[in-house]
Amino acid sequence: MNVRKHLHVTCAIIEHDGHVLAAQRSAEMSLPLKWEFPGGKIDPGESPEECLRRELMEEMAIAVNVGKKLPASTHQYPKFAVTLHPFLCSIESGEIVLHEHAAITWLPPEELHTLDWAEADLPIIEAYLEAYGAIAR
Ligand SMILES: Nc1nc2c([nH]c(=O)n2[C@@H]2O[C@H](COP(=O)(O)OP(=O)(O)OP(=O)(O)O)[C@@H](O)[C@H]2O)c(=O)[nH]1
Repeated sequence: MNVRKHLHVTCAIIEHDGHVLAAQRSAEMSLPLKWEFPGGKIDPGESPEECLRRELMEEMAIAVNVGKKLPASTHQYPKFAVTLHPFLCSIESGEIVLHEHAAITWLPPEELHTLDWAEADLPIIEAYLEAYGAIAR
């Protein structure tokens, strides 16, 4: 039996003015200083959309509109597996205040690959660029 940890995590691809938000994990978090899409673990009884809205409020003090779902992606890290559930999002209200992340940056889609991403995010970036990269600009 595989008793290793398997997390289900939502993540927000937040678009604004042709740019996409990337967030850098802090030195104290797991996968320190890697870049990711903000979000987090889905709580029991919570929908992925509810999870995203809760996490974005907790992590960045913004309310987001949760839009289209992209295909989920599963990745096995050495110590745990994660299934990422990505959604296109936009900011509904609020100014970003970082409560957990070390930094954020807004990048045009074609420059997303220049960051040092958490490995689980790479297929998501690829799928996003394929589906939306051209029209996001
Ligand atoms: N939010 C988010 N998490 C991601 C992404 N990619 C990725 O591998 N993850 C992993 O999925 C998990 C997300 O859970 P979380 O955001 O609630 O993690 P956390 O800060 O509580 O982590 P920790 O308690 O393990 O340090 C982390 O282990 C994180 O490394 C991503 O794009 N966004």
